[in-house]
Amino acid sequence: MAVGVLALQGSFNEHIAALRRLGVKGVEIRKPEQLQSVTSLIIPGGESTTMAKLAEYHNLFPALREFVKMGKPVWGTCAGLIFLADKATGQKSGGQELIGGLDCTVHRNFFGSQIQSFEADLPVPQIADKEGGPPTFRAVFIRAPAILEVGPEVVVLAEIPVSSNKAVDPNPALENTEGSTGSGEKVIVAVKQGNLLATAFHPELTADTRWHSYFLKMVDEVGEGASSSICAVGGEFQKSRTDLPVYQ
Ligand SMILES: NC(=O)CC[C@H](N)C(=O)O
Repeated sequence: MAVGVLALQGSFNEHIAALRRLGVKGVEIRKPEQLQSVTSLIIPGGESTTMAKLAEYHNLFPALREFVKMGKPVWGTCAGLIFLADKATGQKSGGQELIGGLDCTVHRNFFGSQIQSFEADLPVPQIADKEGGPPTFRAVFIRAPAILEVGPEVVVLAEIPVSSNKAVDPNPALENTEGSTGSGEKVIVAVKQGNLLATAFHPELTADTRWHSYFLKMVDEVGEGASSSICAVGGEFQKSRTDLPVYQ
């Protein structure tokens, strides 16, 4: 079984390429009926208001909400995180529709405008435990949201320090490893709640595939894993490495 990638707008090609690097087929989803052919879904980053308008135009919201309600694994990255949140602040006037299901409140542009985009070495202890590799992940934040509040079922997978004026420490792993002084304030940037995974940053833009393989393990745990497609496209994946728009 392949992994669906919502392909209305944003970085869906990059997610499909990242899945391919793991030997898994990503299927573009644009219409409600296409959701029936997949058992898991990635909602990419992009611009959530635009994505919501397109989802509305294609009448996707009821099918997406049903998909989440059925407990199928869904991973939202950046705008995808906003889509999955039960509540969003900092929306454009008139608001925007959300899928919901993830018991949290997000701020849509917590870190500021496009030019305040940044990269950071994010401590990811649970991911490193499960996937191996270094204890940090090079995370790309593009006009990124952050999670302000989470409900009791939500497991926090990554947090990032912010100063009082919200300037972000670009290298949080290097400073104050224990008992951080400074402002001491942190915001949540990656969470898991049951079969929902959400990251405020863009793992599809880096060569490190640990978040993708973490999600694929969630898919496998639910039952109909993506592992069968690993065999199906494994050969092709080796050949197409050069098409990756990744940051190293
Ligand atoms: N890189 C992103 O997906 C940015 C999301 C953006 N903040 C929004 O509101 O949609």
